Amino acid sequence: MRSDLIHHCFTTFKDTSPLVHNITNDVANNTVANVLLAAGASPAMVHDINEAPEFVQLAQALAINIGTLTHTTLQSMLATVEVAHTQSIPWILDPVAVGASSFRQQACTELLKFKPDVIRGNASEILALAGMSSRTKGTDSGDSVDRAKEAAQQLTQYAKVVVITGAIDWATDGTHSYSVNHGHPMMTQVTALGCALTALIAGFIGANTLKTEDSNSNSSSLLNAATTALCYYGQAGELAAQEAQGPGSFYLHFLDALYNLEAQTLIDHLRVTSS
Ligand SMILES: Nc1ncnc2c1ncn2[C@@H]1O[C@H](COP(=O)(O)OP(=O)(O)O)[C@@H](O)[C@H]1O
Ligand SMILES: Cc1ncsc1CCOP(=O)(O)O
Ligand SMILES: [Mg+2]
Repeated sequence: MRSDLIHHCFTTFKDTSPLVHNITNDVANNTVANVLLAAGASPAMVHDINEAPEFVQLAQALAINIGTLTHTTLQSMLATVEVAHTQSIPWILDPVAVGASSFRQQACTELLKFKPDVIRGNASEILALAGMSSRTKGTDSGDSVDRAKEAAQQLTQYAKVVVITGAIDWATDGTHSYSVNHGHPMMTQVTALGCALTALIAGFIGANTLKTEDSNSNSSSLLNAATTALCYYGQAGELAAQEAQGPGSFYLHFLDALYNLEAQTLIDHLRVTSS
């Protein structure tokens, strides 16, 4: 991906400071909010069916995460994504541990009917969501990103862009794809950093996509925005790992790195390839 496009997506995100509506899980709520704030966005956690479908209309993007799904939250998610879909408010699905139970699988089948703009999951989640066998370890992945690429391609029938994260992240719109070689293994040792990345991608797509009828230009804007978020997040992980002594201090340094990372630093250190 061209570095000038990454620069543009990054500065547009910072200038917009998008409001991101999250219906996320009990483990992730605080971390997601802290990551969005450190990056320069505004988080809101609004879960109840009595207000979420109304609240989403104020937001630039919606992030849906099934990590601690309940019957009640699922009803709220479905009502809220219906509004987002109808009003072209970009939304992203994080299918946490979808391979672990039929409840999660059926919930995702219902959610996918409202056509997420982006799906972001680890390799096992992307495989399971596409109905392929996976070595899911609950919320963690037991599969390689490469093994999940065909599944991601298949899922582009439901979402305009599909992102697989892992050692080297991969984002595709079904036609164009990018590999992002950033990040650090320590990112798997702090819970909810995948969930927080999903919310950050929501912020990037909310800030960088126009409400347009042109679905081709829309999917390339979504792919560019999602890929820029991956580069930013991964580089922040690398910077934090240079300072950290373990997972606790990594988390603090990670928030600081997200807060301090500048556009020129991002551009100078890019490791993203077309693939
Ligand atoms: N082995 C690894 N090396 C470098 N970065 C990684 C590695 N595994 C995961 N990451 C990064 O950690 C973040 C969360 O991804 P992941 O662990 O796949 O999500 P989840 O927490 O949902 O399973 C992403 O930014 C990803 O690039
Ligand atoms: C541990 C756990 N259990 C249910 S949701 C959750 C958090 C998962 O976070 P992530 O997918 O970002 O690692
Ligand atoms: Mg996850």
